Order: sequence, then C-alpha cells, then structure tokens
Amino acid sequence: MSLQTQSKTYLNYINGEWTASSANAVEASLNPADKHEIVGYIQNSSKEDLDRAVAAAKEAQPAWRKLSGPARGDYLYKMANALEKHMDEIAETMTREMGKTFPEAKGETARGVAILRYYAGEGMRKVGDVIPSSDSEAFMFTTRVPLGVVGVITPWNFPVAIPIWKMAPALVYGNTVVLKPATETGVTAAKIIECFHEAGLPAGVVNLVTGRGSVIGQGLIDHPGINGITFTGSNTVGKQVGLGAIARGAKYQLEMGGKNPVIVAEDADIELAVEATISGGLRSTGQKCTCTSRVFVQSAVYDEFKEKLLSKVKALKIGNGLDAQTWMGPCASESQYNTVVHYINKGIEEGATLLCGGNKPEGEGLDNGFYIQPAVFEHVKPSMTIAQEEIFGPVLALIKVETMEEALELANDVKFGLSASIFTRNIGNMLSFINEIEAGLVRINAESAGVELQAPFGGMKESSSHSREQGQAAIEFFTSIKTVFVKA
Ligand SMILES: NC(=O)C1=CN([C@@H]2O[C@H](COP(=O)(O)OP(=O)(O)OC[C@H]3O[C@@H](n4cnc5c(N)ncnc54)[C@H](O)[C@@H]3O)[C@@H](O)[C@H]2O)C=CC1
Ligand SMILES: O=C(O)CCC(=O)C(=O)O
Repeated sequence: MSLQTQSKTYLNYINGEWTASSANAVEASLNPADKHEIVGYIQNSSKEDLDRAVAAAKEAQPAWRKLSGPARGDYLYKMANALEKHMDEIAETMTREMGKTFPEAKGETARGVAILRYYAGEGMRKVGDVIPSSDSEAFMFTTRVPLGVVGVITPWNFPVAIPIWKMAPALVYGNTVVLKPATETGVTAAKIIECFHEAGLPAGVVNLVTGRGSVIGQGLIDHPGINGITFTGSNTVGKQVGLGAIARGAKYQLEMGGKNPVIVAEDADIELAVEATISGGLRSTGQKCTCTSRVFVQSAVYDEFKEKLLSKVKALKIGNGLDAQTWMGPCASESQYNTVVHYINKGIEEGATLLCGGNKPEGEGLDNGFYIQPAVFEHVKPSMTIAQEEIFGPVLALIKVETMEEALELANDVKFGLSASIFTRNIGNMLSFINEIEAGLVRINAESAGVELQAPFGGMKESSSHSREQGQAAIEFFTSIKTVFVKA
C-alpha cells in the first residue's frame, strides 16, 4: 500500500519544539471514507512525554500571565490569522480524518478563526467589579487570576472548534495549556498547533501530546502539575475526569452526551420542522452532542411529517465528504460504525419499526468506508434503549404524542439535558417549552444542533458538569476570583 509509506508522521509539540515520543511508537490515523488510506501517523506518547509537556507549560506560565490581557489577545489575533491562512488544508485534513463533509469542515475551521478573534477581544475586557464595603474607608473589589496549567482533553467530532473553544479562553486569561486530542483526529490537531507555532506563540504556552486516553488522558487527570482539566467526550470518561480531579483538588469542566428532543406541534410549519430535523439529526452523520435524536410529533400532523421526512431522508446523498455532491459522510471510525449498528439492531430487537435506512449503502467508492444509511424508526417506546441512550449516529426515533404536556414530559424523561427544539407558532407552547424543558440550549423553530460562539454553551442533568463554555461564560472556569479588601 503506497499511501502507508508516503504518510507523514506528526510529532508532539513540547516547549515550542516538534519532538518524537520517548516511547518511539506511533499510531495510524485512518480515513473513515476509505480505511486503507492512512492520513498520517501520530505519536503514541508515554507518561514521560506528558511530564515534559506539563513542565514546559508550568515554566512558561508566569511570563505568559504577566503579559497584559491585550498583549495575550494580540497573540490570539495572530493565531486566528494563521489558521485562516491554512483554512482549506485544515478542513481537508479534517474531512479525511473523521469524515464530515468538506463544507462542514470548512465552516468549523472558520468558526475556530472566529472563536480566536472573539477571545482576543476578551483580553481587553474587565476582569472584576468594585463592591461597596461596609467600611467607608476601605476599597473592596474582585479581580481574577488564571488557574495555571490547564489540561485540555478533546473528542474527534469537532476536531478544530472544540480544542479552540477551550484553548482560546484558557490562553487569553493567562493559563498555559497541554492539549490531548482524540487519536482519531490527531493530525488535524497537529495542524492547528502548526498554525499557533507559525503565529509565534512563546515556547511552552501551548503543548500537544497525542496518545491513548488511558495513558495521556488519565495522566492529565492525575498529574499534580495540572491545575484544571476541561473535557468533552463520553459520559463514562467524563465521570472519570471529574472523580480524578476531585480526588486531588483540581478544577474540572465536563461537556458530555445528549439525547436531544424535537417537538413538532400540530400548528408547526411542517416543512421547516422536517428540514431542521434532518439537518439537526443527520448532519455530521449524527455525531454531535447537540444532534436531534428523538422527534415527538402531535398526532394530527404525524403522518404528514413522517411522509415528508422519509422522502427527504431517502434522497440524501451519502459518500466521501470530499465529493461536492455528498450530503452525509461516513461514521468517523469503525468503532463508531459498530456502535451505530448495535443501536439499530437493538431498536429492532426491542420492537421499534425501522422505516428506512440502517443498512450499509452500496455503490462506487463506498465499500471501504464506514458508511451507513440514515435510519428512521417509529413505534418507539420512551423506555426503549434507542430512546434513552446517546447513539452518536444518523438515527431518528419518531414518537407520536397527543398533547404538548405529554410531549414535554417524555422529552424530559432521559438522563441528559443538553439541547431541545420545538416547532410551533403558538406563543403559549413556546413559553411552556422555555419554562419546562430540561435543557441548557432551548431552541424555538430552529434545529437542536449549532451553537453561537459568543453565547454560553452547556447542558443540564448528566450532559455537563453544570458549568458553561464559550462566550463570556468561559471566564468562570478558566480563572479564579480574588476578593480584595484594601485599607490604607
Ligand atoms: N459530547 C460529545 O461531544 C462527544 C460524545 N462522545 C460520545 O462518546 C462515545 C465514545 O466516543 P469516544 O471517542 O470513545 O469518547 P471518549 O470519551 O472515549 O473520548 C474523548 C476524549 O477522552 C480521551 N480519553 C479516553 N479515555 C480516557 C481516560 N481514561 N482518561 C482521560 N481521557 C480519556 C480520548 O482519548 C479522547 O481524547 C460516542 O459514541 C459518543 O456517544 C464522543 C465524542 C464527543
Ligand atoms: O452543535 C454544535 O455545533 C456543537 C456540538 C458540540 O459541541 C459537540 O458535539 O460536542
């Protein structure tokens, strides 16, 4: 296989230098659209590599912190410009590494640029308040200080946006960073860091260590030199991060799964609801924590909604994300494909009716990829596995309801609470939904996926650690407040 020998090997980035792992071991990152294509090799790093990265971040932190906020912001502007310059290359790498379509990958990279510019501006905003003291001779105020060294553990589904929405606020508020990206998207992560290097970021301020979750991820959780850990990924690993951080008094922040509902009321714009269900549920092959997975439809419009949905879902073009005709790419990895197939079989076993999809599509160029036809189920009971667990794939469960009260009760009947949508023209329905739905992101006549970078992002219940990322909310995690009382 000639591609194997031509594939580039990507190194760790420690203290401003590209270095191979001391373990002398690499891992291949595969193209899910063609499992025979190796996108690149990344370092399968050791604990020793991690120790060196943490030491470099620790050493760089005092000087970084002593820069003014606007000076740190200037670096972020330069990082944004470098990322923008390499936008097409990075987006193409993302598509080849995890399968999402090139326009989606490009949109995500542009979002990374915008996030860096947003947080660059944050370097000029206030970090405290003056509070009146009961002592009229005293001056009382708050200020904020960085945590120190922050460990960033990220998944493969948004390989540019998620690392950047964690690193950008960490940096602008004066922290230094050790990034451990998902192995599946280690090449994309290395390319982001190449941009930061090109932007002239001082040595040690950002470090990249690729490797196994059980070694490098767990190593970050346990490392005494890591003051805070920010994580996005599965609930199982997220809970381990939280427990490990608590055990040694480190700060932590978790963004995990979703089981996001859409409610379609009988007065809804059905065309809009269908389009948004498809876009929210199936784009990125259903691999977003904000993806629509349960669709509650009022009985009066159920048949109309179902027919329109099915005819559009069946027409979606599946293929390689680099092909301009493709609407939906493959699952990001073989293991993700197997998970989706497992859930589809579980749905059938438990008695739901598979209306379409769920099989491996046939056609030119599809044989070697982890492709799956988007699946739509009906007769889904709220207690079924496919109505309760996060699938992270292109699977929609239709559930017929009589009333809005029933829809709300069932929508809330899961352990997750990330995002939720309603389609209705009735202001009463909208207000009940805003008040009653248990979700951190509440969307009216808009799809469940998609977040704006300047607004708080996070979930209720088991979807997050009850913290919020992005926008100005990020300052809460990446800094500590000092309350200062001054008496002359
Ligand atoms: N909320 C979200 O955005 C995401 C949710 N998921 C969910 O998780 C499922 C499994 O996906 P995975 O990639 O396996 O997620 P994961 O939670 O295993 O991986 C996320 C990150 O955590 C790291 N990690 C793994 N084990 C670790 C450990 N013991 N200690 C510290 N870090 C560790 C991984 O290397 C990766 O960087 C998906 O099917 C989906 O349901 C996955 C990715 C993103
Ligand atoms: O919906 C989005 O754009 C963000 C989703 C997300 O954060 C995730 O899937 O981890």
